[in-house]
Amino acid sequence: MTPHFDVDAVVLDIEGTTSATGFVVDVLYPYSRSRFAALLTERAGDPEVARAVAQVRELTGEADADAAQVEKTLNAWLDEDRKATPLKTLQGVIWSEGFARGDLVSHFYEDVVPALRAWHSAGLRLYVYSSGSVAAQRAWFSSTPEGDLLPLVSGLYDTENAGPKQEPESYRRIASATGVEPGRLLFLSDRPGELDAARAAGWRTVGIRRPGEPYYEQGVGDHAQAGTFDEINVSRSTT
Ligand SMILES: CSCCC(=O)C(=O)COP(=O)(O)O
Ligand SMILES: [Mg+2]
Repeated sequence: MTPHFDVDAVVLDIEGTTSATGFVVDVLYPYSRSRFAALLTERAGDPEVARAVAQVRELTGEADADAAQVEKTLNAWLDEDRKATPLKTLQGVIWSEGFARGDLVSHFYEDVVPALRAWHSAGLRLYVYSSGSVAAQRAWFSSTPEGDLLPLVSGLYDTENAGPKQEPESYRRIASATGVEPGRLLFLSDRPGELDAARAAGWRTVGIRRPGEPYYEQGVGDHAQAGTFDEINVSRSTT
């Protein structure tokens, strides 16, 4: 069990925290990989696609990269699991359509949904901060094996609207957007660099360590830690 946290809101990382990295890598990544070419050629004029392609060209320095070159870059980033914002934007477009079509259903560890419901019922606000785009997060929480969980969530943050997950400034931005005092926000993540950044911004932190997840062996440094959400002792005082 963690120490007790008296906070107003819990902010959730997804991959490795609420949900299995294996599911993301084995199910979602191939789903996006096989659809990048069609997206880049048939929908190049969609504003979201065009903006992401421009970001890929800027990041790679290949100002004239055609659709095939951009696809190659996206696949290389997928191979190295690089959380590049334009990759996440394009994946979000593809995944949200896949969830809407019923091709995809999200994954949550079995301890997560009961805890989210209990925390929400206890008056805690729930937010998401993930490298997955806001569109992907919305689809992820809407299409779960336990139905639509989006009504539990008060706001969604990604690397586009908040910034990189290992920079304290991103957590300051989220605190300001939610209107919650930094010390009343509890961040749950599997990655020590993210936990360090949140703490540097004045947030409370719990590192989630699930056996089999990529960061399990590395540990979470001196952050409080939990193996499941049942072990997180959190509430919101009303006085
Ligand atoms: C629904 S988000 C899909 C997962 C993903 O692509 C991702 O990058 C998640 O990273 P996180 O910051 O949640 O560890
Ligand atoms: Mg994570």
